[in-house]
Parts: sequence; C-alpha cells; structure tokens
Amino acid sequence: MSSLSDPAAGPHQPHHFDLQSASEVPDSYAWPTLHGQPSASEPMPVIDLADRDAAGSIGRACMSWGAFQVTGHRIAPRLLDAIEAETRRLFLLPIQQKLKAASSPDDRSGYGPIPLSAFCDKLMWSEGFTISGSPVDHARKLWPHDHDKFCDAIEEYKKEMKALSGWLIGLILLSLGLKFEDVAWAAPVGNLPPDLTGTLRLNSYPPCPEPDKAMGMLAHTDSSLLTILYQSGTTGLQVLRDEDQSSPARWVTVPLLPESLIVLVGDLLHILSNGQLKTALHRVVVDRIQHRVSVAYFFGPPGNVKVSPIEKLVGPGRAPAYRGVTWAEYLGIRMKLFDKALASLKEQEESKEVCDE
Ligand SMILES: C=C1C[C@]23C[C@@]1(O)CC[C@H]2[C@@]12CCC[C@@](C)(C(=O)O1)[C@H]2[C@@H]3C(=O)O
Ligand SMILES: O=C(O)CCC(=O)C(=O)O
Ligand SMILES: [Fe+2]
Repeated sequence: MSSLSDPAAGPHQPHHFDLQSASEVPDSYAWPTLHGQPSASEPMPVIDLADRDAAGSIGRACMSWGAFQVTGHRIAPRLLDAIEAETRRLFLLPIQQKLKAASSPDDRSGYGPIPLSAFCDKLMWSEGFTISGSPVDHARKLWPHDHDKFCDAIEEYKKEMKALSGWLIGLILLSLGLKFEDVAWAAPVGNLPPDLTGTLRLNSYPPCPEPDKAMGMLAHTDSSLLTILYQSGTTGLQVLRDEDQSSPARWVTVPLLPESLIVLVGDLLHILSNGQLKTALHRVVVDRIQHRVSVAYFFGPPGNVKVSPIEKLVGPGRAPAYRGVTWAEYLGIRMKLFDKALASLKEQEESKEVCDE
C-alpha cells in the first residue's frame, strides 16, 4: 500500500482540520490506491444466535470469512439507539471541546487518532474516541455538567458487550469441538473473570465531498480475540474476501441490517485457534452525504495471559503454529511491524513436527 510509512519517522500528530466543513479533499487526505479493487456481491453470513445450529454456522463463517453479522443477540434496541445517540452527540461537539479530552501516546483513552495511523503518510477521514477503563474523567472534560447520560450508556454497553463476547466465544469453541475448560483462562458465559478486558472505540466518519479519494480507516486486522461492531445509518465497512485462490481478493461491503451486530475475528483468536479461524482484514470507506458512526468493542484476554494455540487443536506430536503472546505484547509488536506482526509469531515450519520418542 503506497500510503503506508515507517512509524519511526515520528508519531502521527492528531490533526485539527475540521472534516465537517471541508469542501474538497486536501492532498494530505487523498489516498492513491483506494478504489482500484472490484467489490464482490457475495454477502457476508448473517447468523441468528437463536438458531439451533448457530455454533456450526459461526464456525464456518469464522473459517472462511473471519467475520459475520449476528441477529438474535439480545442487546436491547434501546441500548443500541442510546450508544449511537451519545456517539453522535460527542462528535458534534466543537473541535476545541473534543481536544480537551485528547488521548496521548502514553494513554490511548480519549479523543484522538488510531495507533495504526502512525504507519500512514496520508490522513484518514475519521475521528475517534477510545475508552479503556472508566469513561468518567474524559467525559467530564467534554461535558463538565452533563456527562452522566454518556457514561451510563457506555458502562451498560460495555457490560452487555462483555457478556455477548463470552457467549460468542463459547459458540466458537463449540464449533471447534471444544469447551471453556479447554482454555485455561476462559470461563462460561456469565462467569467471565473481571479482568477479562474490553476496550470501546467510538468512530465518526463525516460526509466527504470526494469519497473516492479519501479513506475512512485503513485496511487492518484487529488485535483482539474478537471485535463486535455496531454500524448504524450508513454502510462503509468492507471486509476482504480472499477465499478462492482462483479469483482475486475483493472488498465486500457489509450491508446495513437493522439492529444486527458485526463480529470480526481478531489476530489473537487466530492464534488461539492455531490458525484455523481467519482474522478479518477490513477497512472503512466514506460517504458523500451521510455522517456515519460506528461503535467497536474489542474483546481480549486478561492482561497477564499469554494467548497461545489451544493444545487440543495442535494435536499430539505437532508443535503449535504460533508462539504465545499477551495482548499488550502483541500491540507492541504491531506498532513495530504492522501487518507483519502475526507472521512474526509463526513458529518455523521445520520445527513443527515434534519427536515423540
Ligand atoms: C484495544 C485496542 C484495539 C486497538 C488498539 C486499542 O488499544 C484501542 C484502539 C483499537 C484500534 C481501533 C482502530 C483499528 C486498530 C487496529 C487501531 O489502530 O486502533 C485498533 C487496535 C487493535 O485492534 O489493535
Ligand atoms: O467503523 C467501522 O465500521 C470499523 C471500525 C474498525 O475497524 C475499528 O474500530 O477497528
Ligand atoms: Fe477494526
């Protein structure tokens, strides 16, 4: 990708250009290679969690796409509306107000660019707000007298997303012929350890006068075990479909399905599954008219846990495909190697066969 650069050249500075009022795409936001690829019409799987064979369908979707949409997830439409309304309320604040809650390289929480923007020499047509722990301190800076509604929606949404992540992980393990007990640090739904981590990122993609030139979010995989994404109002998320060796990879636009959620397999789940589940390469394109917002929940393991391939998936006499890493270690590796990070954890092919004398 010609718009990727070396992060060692210096950290990407938060930009203060007001995207909302732009009448054209400045050169610093013009991505040369965005819309070259054809898009595919094959739809991404939609799975109803109430179906008897939900686990089987999820397993197949994770192996071939690394992504799917879910319905029947039991997240109240009221909560989805509330999180969307609070996200829009945040991004409609004046830029100077949002900058009061700016993130920093030491603390990623708050208003600011995504860490991976350090690899781009072009800017993305988006803004975002990351929430790792409590939202209160940052929310107070945004709305000194009126932050309760925001914080309540965030706390409830995080709690529901954590429970749904546990449910999904259970179904994914089942699809692989496994149980929670096969993963030392995991536990059945409703009983997830309190230190199991989840980070929320609110994303905003303002309308863009020249959408074919701009990039909402660069193509990337998430580092998480899985990411649950809520997109509302307009499409924009695209997932790379590259299963068929005989035809070129294609970007598939994920359609709007009211009240559904999108699930993306992250790099850590790919490692945990010993490479069986595909990590989803995805990106976001922007719209000429619509202001799109999305809410991403990144679900990961407890901080001290090294994620490594599940023994039963490795099989006797074989060595695991990847070495173990904690989420924090992996984020560090990613900030050095970007899209080569996963490959750097691969155990050497020659050492895969283990002598069983
Ligand atoms: C928990 C996290 C996942 C994330 C890094 C972060 O600490 C908070 C932001 C997340 C995000 C959102 C946009 C894409 C992404 C790759 C990025 O640069 O920042 C993800 C990160 C990730 O999945 O590693
Ligand atoms: O906005 C979206 O649909 C996707 C955002 C995303 O990929 C992310 O936050 O990691
Ligand atoms: Fe992502």
